[in-house]
Amino acid sequence: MASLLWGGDAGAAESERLNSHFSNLNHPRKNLLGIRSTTVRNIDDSIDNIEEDDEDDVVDLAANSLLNKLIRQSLVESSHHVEVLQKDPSSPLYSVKTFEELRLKEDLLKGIYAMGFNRPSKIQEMALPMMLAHPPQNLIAQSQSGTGKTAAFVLAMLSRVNALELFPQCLCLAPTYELALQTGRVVEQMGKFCVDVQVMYAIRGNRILRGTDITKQIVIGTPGTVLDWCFKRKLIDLTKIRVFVLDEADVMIDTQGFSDHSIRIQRALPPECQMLLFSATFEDSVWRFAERIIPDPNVIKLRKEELTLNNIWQYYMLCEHRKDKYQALCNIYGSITIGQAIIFCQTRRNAKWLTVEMIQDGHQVSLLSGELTVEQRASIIQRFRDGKEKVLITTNVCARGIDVKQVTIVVNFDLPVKQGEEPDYETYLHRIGRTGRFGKKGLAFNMIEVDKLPLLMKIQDHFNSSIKQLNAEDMDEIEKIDY
Ligand SMILES: Nc1ncnc2c1ncn2[C@@H]1O[C@H](COP(=O)(O)OP(=O)(O)OP(=O)(O)O)[C@@H](O)[C@H]1O
Repeated sequence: MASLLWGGDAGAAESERLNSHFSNLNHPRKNLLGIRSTTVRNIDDSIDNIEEDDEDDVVDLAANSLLNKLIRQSLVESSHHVEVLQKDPSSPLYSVKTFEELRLKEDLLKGIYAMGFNRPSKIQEMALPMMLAHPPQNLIAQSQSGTGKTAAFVLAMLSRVNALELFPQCLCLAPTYELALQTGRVVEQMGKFCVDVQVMYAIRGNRILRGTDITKQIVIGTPGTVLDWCFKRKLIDLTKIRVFVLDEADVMIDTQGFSDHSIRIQRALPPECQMLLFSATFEDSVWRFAERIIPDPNVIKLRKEELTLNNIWQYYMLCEHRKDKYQALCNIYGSITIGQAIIFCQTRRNAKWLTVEMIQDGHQVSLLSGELTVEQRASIIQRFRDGKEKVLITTNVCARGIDVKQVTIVVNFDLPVKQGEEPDYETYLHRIGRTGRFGKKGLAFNMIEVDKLPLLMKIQDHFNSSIKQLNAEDMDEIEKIDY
């Protein structure tokens, strides 16, 4: 495939990329990426100076989604069966076990193998035959992040494109600039041998002169810019689109205005256009949106693997204040051999304070919190995965999604709570459920102020699992933990 072509000023677009959606996360003054070269004094200053650090870190769906993509190392496997709901239940249901069965163009097949894909993923087994069927069928597909959705629709777009026709034929909407670029990279890789197929980005900063003819066959963009290019600037003729993809629908509906933009675009597509929608989650709101935007859909769902607390030994230590909690943490470190640990704090301020304390005591620690850019977060997680740091201190921003197999210990330096001081059960499960995966045992320690004990008891009851008390000062007792 020809190199990715940017219709306008790629440099400007790239620089805007850095200041785009995630700019709210990107405060160079507060950048703690270089934590090991940052002096403790600097971190201290930032703790003293930043008022908003007392607030909880906000989870940003689009940022999390991008982070997941950046740190993902391979396909996420699932033990669940794919559930299929066909628009025409009387037509036979196909699934494929090999890519050859799909009778793809040779150049495309070469691209797939060059990416190291040997066989279709679970969702692809069912989704690909539907997506490549004649006549084209519409599809709503939901499966956890990392299960092969992007690869599936990229394959569908590349197989339907006519390289000899020089106008947009496939249109893919993504919720952010960065996510659009990620999808573009997959098109570039998979289409490496389809030399005449080109991609264009309808994203902020990619300026195109009025009257320019877009000759690229695949357009990937954010709803606002695509809307502008189609209706105001008349750069794309929607009546010629054959495949319309709405990616990350769950993130899309979370962003104000995007559902309406997407619906306006979809309404202008020709009736024979194939419409595909993908989402990692499927709450009612996503489902309602999906049904509005995809007529007569087939539906494919792959249930998410459930996290459990079965393999995890949970403990709590009663502490009076923050310094006490820290002492309890040191006692754990002094008593048991710890591979890698993740420590969760509720606020950025606490996370920074703890980082400083641990660094001062000679621990190799890194800090992951919400003011970092997604790229910085990905780099910290990668270093942690590589074992360069033994301890990752973080806030709720990374309670989900990070899958570090070697983590055996999770510490709740603060309990996860919702507004109104109710326990946040889901976050507790996501934090603790990260250890003890794949049949391994995990350990979880909760540092609890006396007044928070009722919250912990509620968590215990909710999960019907026992959380044992440990005496924070009794090193012998801690040493007896055999895991
Ligand atoms: N059939 C396959 N064989 C091997 N690896 C695959 C296959 N399909 C996809 N992958 C790889 O698995 C990873 C996840 O795939 P992909 O990005 O398509 O998942 P996704 O469901 O779209 O995730 P997200 O919702 O986060 O976008 C990628 O690294 C991709 O290259």
